[in-house]
Amino acid sequence: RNPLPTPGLALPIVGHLHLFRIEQLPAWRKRLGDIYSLQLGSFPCVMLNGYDLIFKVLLKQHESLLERPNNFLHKDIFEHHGIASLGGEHWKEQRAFLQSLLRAFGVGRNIMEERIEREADYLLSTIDAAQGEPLDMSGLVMVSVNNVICGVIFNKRFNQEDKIIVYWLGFVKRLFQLLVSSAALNYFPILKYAPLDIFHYKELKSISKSMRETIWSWVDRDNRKINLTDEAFEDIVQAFLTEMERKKEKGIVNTSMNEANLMSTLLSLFIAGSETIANTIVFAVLYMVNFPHLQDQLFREIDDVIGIDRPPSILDKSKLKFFSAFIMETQRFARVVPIAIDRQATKDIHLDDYTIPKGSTVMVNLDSVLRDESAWGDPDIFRPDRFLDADGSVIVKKELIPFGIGKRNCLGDALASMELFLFIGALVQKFEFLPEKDNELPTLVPNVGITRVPKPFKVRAIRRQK
Ligand code: HEM
Repeated sequence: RNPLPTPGLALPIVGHLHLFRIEQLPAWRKRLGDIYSLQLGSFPCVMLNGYDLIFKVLLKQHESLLERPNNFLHKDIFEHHGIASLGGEHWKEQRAFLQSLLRAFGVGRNIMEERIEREADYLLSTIDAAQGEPLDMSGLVMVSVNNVICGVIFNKRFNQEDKIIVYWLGFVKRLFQLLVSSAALNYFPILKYAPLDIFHYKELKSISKSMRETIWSWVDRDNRKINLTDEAFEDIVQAFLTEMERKKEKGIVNTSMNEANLMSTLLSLFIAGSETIANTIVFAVLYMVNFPHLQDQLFREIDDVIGIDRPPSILDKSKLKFFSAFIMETQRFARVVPIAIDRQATKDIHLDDYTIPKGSTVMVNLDSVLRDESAWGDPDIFRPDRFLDADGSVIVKKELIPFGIGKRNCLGDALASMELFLFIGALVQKFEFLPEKDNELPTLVPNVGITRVPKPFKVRAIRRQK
């Protein structure tokens, strides 16, 4: 087999870190092909691009890619615990438990849908209160999606002006900023000892500690009554604590169902499941403002199928074809998570021409699929109708992988899809979104970090009349 190509000379200590930029990755793929290796500080990494290769590696070599690298995020923020950081059998246990629980929340009496609809309704009233004056929606949307995740986890919600939620979202925002600006901590663990905390190690640790303390106060362990015979649950904490007690009762010790994993799992759900959704909803508004003919078409379809008197329900989805295509295109075009969460190869992985060496950090470039010319033809044009056939039916394209692919893909994909459908549907139905000033459109170019975030912009939300 051949040695993996590299993007250039690896410098002592930093390796290729001085060359590494997200914007640089399409050019590297063109020059080096779908797979290449990189030395990022002390971490040997392999980057995977393109649907075929990503599919082949993640699906066929899943068992060799269950672990996370021992970097700052997993070691210091998640403390090697919880759904996003565990590997092996303990990850499988957490994943199966959470997956079946989330599924149960969405069947029968769909408590997930009820919660999202309630939150969407609150969101509409706060937007309405601005009476068409220019408004930056990102903060309001963030509170709403945070409430959905709080509901799923603790069966709790907060008002927009609640001090605790303002304080909490301040932590989340700062954490995301620092995870980008201090990304070097992932590759050079020694930097945590840098003088004057210039890499913000202590600040990050202190934010993570405060987030853990806040989460623990919301868990409210002492006031939770556990009944081992309960089978139906309204929130994750209750189900998790009950399962912990059951395992204890049965004397099972080799289990991930313990407090350390509960805490880190909840932290991961907040980190993975709020910013991502909020950014996608705000991108949808940005695209509606930029492409008013599409916004009209969305409203006309919703008006025809549902009218404006009752909110959209998940049962309407199959009839709202253009709207479904719009959401797909929003996720493709926005590419909110450019690179999936890094894995670590626990064995040599042999491919036709190359080997991914055991111990490498494997990086999965989702951007390379969502923007692949060979899959989409014109990937840089926002065009929802690429997901519709000549009869107007929705086309499912295998390359639409905003949630990753394989058994360790996004845990919250179904919840996320429901949130996007219900929140964006409610917004389209009730308001027409206009730019802050006529003829001055907000930029489509986002800020790029761990996630893509729309640059701040304001809209006028004009209530649609009956
Ligand atoms: C539009 C919204 C979202 C997007 C684009 C998104 C995207 C992703 C991606 C790309 C991954 C990495 C997959 C991989 O490595 O192959 C991921 C992982 C994950 N996501 Fe999401 N996500 C979203 C919403 C959510 C929500 C709402 C939740 C919470 C329920 C969530 C929870 C998670 C968790 C826990 C993981 C780690 C899974 C594991 O390690 O097994 N995500 N997500």
